[in-house]
Amino acid sequence: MPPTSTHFSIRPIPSAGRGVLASTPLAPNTPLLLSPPPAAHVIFRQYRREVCAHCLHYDRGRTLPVRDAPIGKVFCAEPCRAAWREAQGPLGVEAWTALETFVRSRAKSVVSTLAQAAVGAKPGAQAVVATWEAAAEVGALHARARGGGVGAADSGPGIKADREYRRALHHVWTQSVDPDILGYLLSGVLTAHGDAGYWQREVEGLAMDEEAYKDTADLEAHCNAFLQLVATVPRELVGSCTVEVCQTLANASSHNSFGIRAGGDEGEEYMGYALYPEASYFNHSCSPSVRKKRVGRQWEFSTAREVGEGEELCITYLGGDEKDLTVTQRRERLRGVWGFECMCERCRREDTS
Ligand SMILES: C[S@@+](CC[C@H](N)C(=O)[O-])C[C@H]1O[C@@H](n2cnc3c(N)ncnc32)[C@H](O)[C@@H]1O
Repeated sequence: MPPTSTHFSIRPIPSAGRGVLASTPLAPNTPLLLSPPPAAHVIFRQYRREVCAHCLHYDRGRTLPVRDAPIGKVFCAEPCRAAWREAQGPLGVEAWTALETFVRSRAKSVVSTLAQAAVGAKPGAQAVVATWEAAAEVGALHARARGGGVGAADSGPGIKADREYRRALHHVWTQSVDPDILGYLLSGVLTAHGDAGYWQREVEGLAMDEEAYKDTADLEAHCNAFLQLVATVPRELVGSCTVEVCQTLANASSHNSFGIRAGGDEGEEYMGYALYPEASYFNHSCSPSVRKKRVGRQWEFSTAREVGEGEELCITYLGGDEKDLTVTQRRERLRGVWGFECMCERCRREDTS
């Protein structure tokens, strides 16, 4: 459900889905929105010792002082660790511990692919559906076996008799392990499990990308991660670890995720990304009227200049680079990274083709 405010409303925008329109004239620096913490997020494994798992603080590449080895995370201070554990609850802590144990047990097969460039073409919608359908079949075997009282990691005599299941299990244990995809999916599964109403209202209503994977390996890595999660998470979570939840996470993050960067917003280091449903209604403009700033786990949005009633409130997806680029360069960048043709007022004005 889109956020509500006396300052703006969410309305359809020609050629850009929905967008945020000013309900009244707004002075510069008017606070517009403070987003709640993300519905799902990942800090890339290479930054796991440098970024606080709770407040996302980064100290110029220094290793942070509070390490919580069983869950594989670090914190800038003890209160952050305590707040993280409280927010996750016992089930969340158990799930992260199980995931970290799994990743460590497969250390030789770990590959982090989310920040890598694409190799080959994006798989089309049909390939996406077919690959997830195949994963769903194997996932159902896992879920049935685990729901029946036998964990994937502790297969008992009943399971041993099930050849199909053993083949599926073998598949899971022999694929490579992408801790970043696993972590992103687990964070979303925990959100969906913790508050199904929020998930339905806020996450499922976002703009979705049915062709969300950068290449075929990325699609397969997501399906493998889903299967590895079904086999790894505590039994209580298996029912929420579904193809639907994992696909929603992938499809929503393609259009809506915010980069977690060193300097809060426009820093050089790309350390991860996060899904903030409430903050996902701002369209892009190459002449943005809204400034965004990450403060810890939240995003603050405020007007960057005077905005007239009925004017669209837009942020930049180009992190400030739009100032120095031509209309062709800007459109190319947005097409390449975000997959849309920029229809902002500035691009339409400068487009002479
Ligand atoms: C974060 S969402 C913004 C909200 C979205 N319009 C909606 O209906 O939910 C990003 C998506 O909005 C659309 N969009 C944002 N800015 C745009 C622009 N300047 N021109 C065309 N489409 C845009 C693109 O489809 C993009 O992938």
